[in-house]
Amino acid sequence: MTRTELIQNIRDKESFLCVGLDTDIQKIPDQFKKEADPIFAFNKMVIEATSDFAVAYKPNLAFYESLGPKGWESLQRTMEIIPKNIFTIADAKRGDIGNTAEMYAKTFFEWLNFDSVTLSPYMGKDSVTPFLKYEDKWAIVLGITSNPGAVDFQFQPIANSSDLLFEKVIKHAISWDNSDRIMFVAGATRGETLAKARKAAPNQFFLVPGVGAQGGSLEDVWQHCKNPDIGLLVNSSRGIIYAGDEKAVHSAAEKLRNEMKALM
Ligand SMILES: O=C(O)c1cc(=O)[nH]c(=O)n1[C@@H]1O[C@H](COP(=O)(O)O)[C@@H](O)[C@H]1O
Repeated sequence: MTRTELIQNIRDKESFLCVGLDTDIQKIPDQFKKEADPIFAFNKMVIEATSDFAVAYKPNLAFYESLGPKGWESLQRTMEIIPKNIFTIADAKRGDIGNTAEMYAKTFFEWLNFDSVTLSPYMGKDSVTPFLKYEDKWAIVLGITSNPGAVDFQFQPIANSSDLLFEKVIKHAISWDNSDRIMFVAGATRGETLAKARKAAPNQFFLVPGVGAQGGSLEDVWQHCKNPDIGLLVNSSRGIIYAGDEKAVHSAAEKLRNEMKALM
């Protein structure tokens, strides 16, 4: 999907909601467990209940890979029913040497046909650039993450610079060729620090997890991270998909979308 198409979808739906498909077999209602493919059946319900409000879906690969081949099949079937005008994110957090990165890019962009994949930048340029060769596909690089352990490395100071490591990573990554196809992860739990991430990458889209179950603030995200193109995909997974029955899932997505709409 192109940036123009993504922005248009956001404007049309008055939403920058990404629904996270972190589908845990232990947590889905019993009615789905009777189905031949419970994960797919649950995802189908979630997609039907939320597609009026979502501009992106983000299956987290851990929930599929942990089930072995059946999980991959559920993921592939899920990808087939996501409406074509909705942006898809393979939350895989990959990152490896160049020739291996090329294989990951093939997996997610050619075989599963995702629009984007999340990447850890720790191994540097050659671990990310294979993903940037694909027209209209996106690499979503971890910038400032939502989890407590983010402080271990991402908040380390850089010698002879006022930047913290995450700022350095973001600024460096946007110097690479085709960096217009990079987005960054910025965790909603990071409060005012989010402004530093936005300053480091004024034009890039941010994938923002951490609202809902992790307690991050949508208002903080909007205040510190919006840009003239909105520039945000705000994810909620557990807060939406485990809200209850189909009606409750619909309402949870609608509520978050309405909060977004009020800000836009
Ligand atoms: O890359 C991510 O999506 C991600 C980065 C991050 O910093 N924090 C974070 O929670 N995530 C993912 O976002 C989702 C958050 O899920 P909920 O907390 O249930 O809304 C999970 O799939 C996480 O793996």
